[in-house]
Amino acid sequence: MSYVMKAAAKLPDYIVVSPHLDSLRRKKPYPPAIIKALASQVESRRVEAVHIQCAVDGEEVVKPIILGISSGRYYLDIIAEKLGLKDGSQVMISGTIDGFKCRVYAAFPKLKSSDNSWKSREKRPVNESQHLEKSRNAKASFVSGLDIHGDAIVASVGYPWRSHELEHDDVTLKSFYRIYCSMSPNGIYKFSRQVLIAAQLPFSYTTKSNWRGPFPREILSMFCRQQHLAEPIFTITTAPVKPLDGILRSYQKLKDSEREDMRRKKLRIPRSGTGYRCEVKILSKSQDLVLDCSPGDFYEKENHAIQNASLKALSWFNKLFDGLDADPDQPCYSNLDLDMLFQRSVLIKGAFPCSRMYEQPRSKSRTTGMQHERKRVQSITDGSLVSICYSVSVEVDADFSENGECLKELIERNEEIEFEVGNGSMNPHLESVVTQMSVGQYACFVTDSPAEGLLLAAAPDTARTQSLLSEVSVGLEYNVRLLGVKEPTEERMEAAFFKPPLSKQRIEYAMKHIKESSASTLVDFGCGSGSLLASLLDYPTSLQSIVGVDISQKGLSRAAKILHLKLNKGACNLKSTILYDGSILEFDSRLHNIDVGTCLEVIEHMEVDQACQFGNTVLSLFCPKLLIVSTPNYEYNKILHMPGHKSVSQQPKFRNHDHKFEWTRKQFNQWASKLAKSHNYSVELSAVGGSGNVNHGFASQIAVFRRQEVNLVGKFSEGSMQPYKVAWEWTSGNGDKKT
Ligand SMILES: C[S@@+](CC[C@H](N)C(=O)[O-])C[C@H]1O[C@@H](n2cnc3c(N)ncnc32)[C@H](O)[C@@H]1O
Ligand SMILES: [Mg+2]
Repeated sequence: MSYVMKAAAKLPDYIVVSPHLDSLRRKKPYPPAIIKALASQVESRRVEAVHIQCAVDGEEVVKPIILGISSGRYYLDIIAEKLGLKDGSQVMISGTIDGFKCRVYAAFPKLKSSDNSWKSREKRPVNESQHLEKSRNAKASFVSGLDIHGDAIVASVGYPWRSHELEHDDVTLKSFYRIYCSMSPNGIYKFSRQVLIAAQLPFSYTTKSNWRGPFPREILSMFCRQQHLAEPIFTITTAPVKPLDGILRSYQKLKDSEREDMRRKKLRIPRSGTGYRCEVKILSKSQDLVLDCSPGDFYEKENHAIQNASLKALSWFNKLFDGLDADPDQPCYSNLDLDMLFQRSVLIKGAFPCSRMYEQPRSKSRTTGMQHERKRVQSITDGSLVSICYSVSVEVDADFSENGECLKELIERNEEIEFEVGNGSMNPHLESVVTQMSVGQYACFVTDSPAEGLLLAAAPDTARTQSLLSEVSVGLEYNVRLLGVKEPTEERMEAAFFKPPLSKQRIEYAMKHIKESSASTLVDFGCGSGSLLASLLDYPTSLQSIVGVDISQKGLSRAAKILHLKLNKGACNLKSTILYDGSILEFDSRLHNIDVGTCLEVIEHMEVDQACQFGNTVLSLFCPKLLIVSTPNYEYNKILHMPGHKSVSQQPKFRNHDHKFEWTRKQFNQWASKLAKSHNYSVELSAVGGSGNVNHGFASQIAVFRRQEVNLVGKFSEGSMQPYKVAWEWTSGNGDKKT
């Protein structure tokens, strides 16, 4: 302002500076022709706008207001009159609210004419700044980004650039609240999903496939644009290849329960040392640092690191000025967790006028088919995807309504919507109720009178909803049905719980035995996508020929792809690699008398009798010198599914919906011992994954069979039984061929 005033003082022929130094005026009035031209264009109209009245010691009152625009009257004078100001020259006009056509109109803050008046608020006399604070219009300041004191009007009316035509649009109460609510990261997320009451910005990014709505990185960009900040800057660092051994070891020493606790908080092991880390910096347009967020966690994928860092930055901004959904019992992060640096000097916009959205569920909550208690017994695992059908209504209790009837108004409903459990993407009340339900169950519960803003933004009928909200005892009634649950995949669980991932631990275990055996031929029974075969190419071994067998076309083609890449890249001793399409329940004489057979996590995908059949076939017909078989240990599941080992239906939970069975250590032991005995093999039982606590053992159990007799060769003539089809083949010197 001081520069403007100085500049104005240099143009005495055009501009008059008032003696109080608080306004500027044109010296010569506008020519009548201009005034006439402008006035004659205006058609009389009633324009809807919103009046934000500043209440002393309280929240502002937001009311609809009509601006009677007509010829002969300058529209700003009409707004000035509504604001109780002398004329349009006293009205301060905000820029257009980002993404919407409207502006905020309010009085210029009254300033003293002393020299200090143009300087920052801190320098003003204390009593004056206190006075200003009292009359501060938090809602208007929030949406406009200006420091507004006293009443304000939000309207969409004015002359577009270089146009003589007055344009206007209605700003309803609902549209005002939609603007108001969409200005925080949480709001951006809610509006992008079109789910205002039931959804909220998650506090962690787990997998891409479970994420619903725009990705955190996109939301962060949207938010920065909305707040007139520069685009976020991401810096990726990769960790040293060596894992932080000490940390890993101490982690392994933790009790399973403690580890589960850690997992629940983060869904991954903190700072394990390999992978990607991402730092995000937010700068203002003038390059001042606003936020430096550098979470310490490492992620296996670069994208995960970026999305998680974005999410942390968003959560921080949310905490700063979104009171909408703040649930005092469920804090998302402490500043310590967030590892970030914040420059208070460049604080963006005013603090959000806090209003808590989610109140505690009322004690008289009604549930059908279930008891709602404070202590929750969660039966649905974190990381599951639940799909629900719900409705939310504002309800006035019959005892309190004027005519003794229960009054209700629908706010939001959804026939089917999916959420991930445990990452904060669902309204906490819905989540806590839904995760205690079983599929098909229905529940109804009531929470205390909620904050108005979000409800009015969501409600189809704003006027009626507002009138109900003004009643003495209003509650929010939720009706919800659980339509379905998708458990987290076995693969994800294995990666989340174990470092290195369980699948890798199994492969490493097999590799050790393969190397020790000095084998030259190997068959991987049920090779799937070829993870074991591909790992064999990473190290020099004595192997000459490796074979994979599977019935899954998808698995085989993935395996072919990865083997093709690796074989054509590096030197290895191998002479041939073949993938067969076939069932391992059938014998193929080409694979008779091999050195090593592996069968990792396959038998549980068959019926128990087939698993026994496979055992007999492999040891009596294929006759490998060494056979390694792994399968899940059922007893370990209680560690993996901490919240509810059994589902509500009391069906035992398996790690994967495709598993036909999962054995306890005793069952596996019996199967392996009996099998070994009847085919003259020795067997050694082993395991990987976890700490091996006596109560539940390790996550994966492994049996290593060794052939005792040697006299087998020549039992089957070539070509006698060859049911397998070659799916893909590679021979040294000739490259690969597909069939
Ligand atoms: C969980 S995957 C394990 C894949 C691989 N062994 C690994 O550890 O990554 C189980 C595999 O067994 C295969 N499978 C199941 N029954 C089979 C059968 N009768 N014959 C061959 N493969 C079978 C499936 O197609 C699937 O690829
Ligand atoms: Mg399996």
